[in-house]
Amino acid sequence: MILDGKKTSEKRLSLLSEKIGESGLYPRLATVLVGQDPASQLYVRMKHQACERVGIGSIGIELEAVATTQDVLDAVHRLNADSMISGILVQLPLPSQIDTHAVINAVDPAKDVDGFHPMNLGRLFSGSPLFSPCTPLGVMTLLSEYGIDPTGKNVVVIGRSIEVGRPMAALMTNANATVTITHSKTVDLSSITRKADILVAAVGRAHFVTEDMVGEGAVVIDVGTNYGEDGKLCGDVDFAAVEPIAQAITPVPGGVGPMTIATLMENTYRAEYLRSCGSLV
Ligand SMILES: NC(=O)C1=CN([C@@H]2O[C@H](COP(=O)(O)OP(=O)(O)OC[C@H]3O[C@@H](n4cnc5c(N)ncnc54)[C@H](OP(=O)(O)O)[C@@H]3O)[C@@H](O)[C@H]2O)C=CC1
Ligand SMILES: Nc1nc(=O)c2c([nH]1)NC[C@@H]1CN(c3ccc(C(=O)N[C@@H](CCC(=O)O)C(=O)O)cc3)C=[N+]21
Repeated sequence: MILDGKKTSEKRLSLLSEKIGESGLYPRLATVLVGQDPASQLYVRMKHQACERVGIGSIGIELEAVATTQDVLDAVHRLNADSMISGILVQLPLPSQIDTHAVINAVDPAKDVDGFHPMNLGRLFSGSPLFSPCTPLGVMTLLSEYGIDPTGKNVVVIGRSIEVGRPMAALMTNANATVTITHSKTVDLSSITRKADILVAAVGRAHFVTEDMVGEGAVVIDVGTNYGEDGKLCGDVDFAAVEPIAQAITPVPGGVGPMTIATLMENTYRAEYLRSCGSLV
C-alpha cells in the first residue's frame, strides 16, 4: 500500500481551511529566509502558497546571505513583538556564519510553529507537547489517517537530528511504540532495521535503505529529500526494491514532504487559536 501524503495533505488542508473560516480567526505566518539557496526559496514559496490556500496570512522576511547572527536575531525579535504574527518559521539551514542555536532559542515558544525551541522540545520529550516539529508530526498524522497505530510496535528511526530523528522518536514513544534511534555510529544497522515494524529513514542519502534492511511486512516511512545528479527529487529508500516487501510505504515526492507543509499550517492555526483563548501569553 502506498501512503499517499499528497492526497492526505490535501484533505487536511481542506478541513483546516473550513475550520479557519468558521473560527473567525486570521492566523498569520512569518517566514525568515536568509540567502538565496534555490531549495530553501522553493520550500518557503510552497509554505506561502499553502497559507494562501487555507486562509492564513503570510509575510516573508528576506535577509542577505551575508547577514550576521544579530541581523537574524533582530528580525526574530521584531516578529516576536508583532501582535499581528501568530507563527514564526526561520528556514533552515542558515548560512554557516549564523549561530543557528541562538536564533532558534530567540523565537517566542508560543510562536514557534516549527517546534524547534528547547522549551517545545522539552515539552514533547516530557509527553505534553505544545508545538511538535512539522515533519515528524506530519508522519504521525499520515499513519493515523491510514489507521496504522504505533502502539506496541517496534519503531526504528534512522537519524538523530533535532528537526526529524529525535522528535520522531519522542512522538513514537508518546504513541506507545518501542523505539530505537540509530545514526552514523550505529553498529550493524541492518540487523536492527530488519526488526522494525515501522522504519523511518531520515538520513539524507539517496537509496540508503535497501531491501535487505527491511523486514517482510514493515511500514516504511521515507523522510529523505535528496536531489539526484539528474536534478530529480528522491528519498532515502530504494523504493522499487523495498515496495514489494513493505506492507505500506511513502513515496518521494508525494509522501512526507506535503505532510510537513500541512502540519505547519495546522501548527500556525493552533498558535493563533491558543493565543485567542489566552492559553499562552
Ligand atoms: N520531507 C520533509 O519534509 C523533510 C525532509 N528532510 C530530509 O530528511 C533528511 C534528513 O534530514 P535531517 O534530519 O535534517 O538531516 P541531518 O543531516 O541533520 O541528519 C542525518 C542523520 O542521518 C544519520 N546518518 C548519516 N549517515 C548515516 C549512516 N551511514 N548510517 C546511519 N545513520 C546515518 C546522521 O548520523 P549522525 O548524527 O551520527 O551524523 C544524522 O543523525 C534529509 O534528506 C532532509 O533533506 C528534512 C526535513 C523535512
Ligand atoms: N525551519 C524549517 N522548517 C522546515 O520544516 C524545513 C526547513 N526549515 N528546512 C528544510 C526542510 C525540508 N522541508 C520540506 C518541506 C516540504 C517538502 C515537500 O513538500 N516536498 C514535495 C516536493 C517538493 C519539490 O517539488 O521539490 C514532496 O516531497 O512531494 C519537502 C521538504 C521542510 N524543512
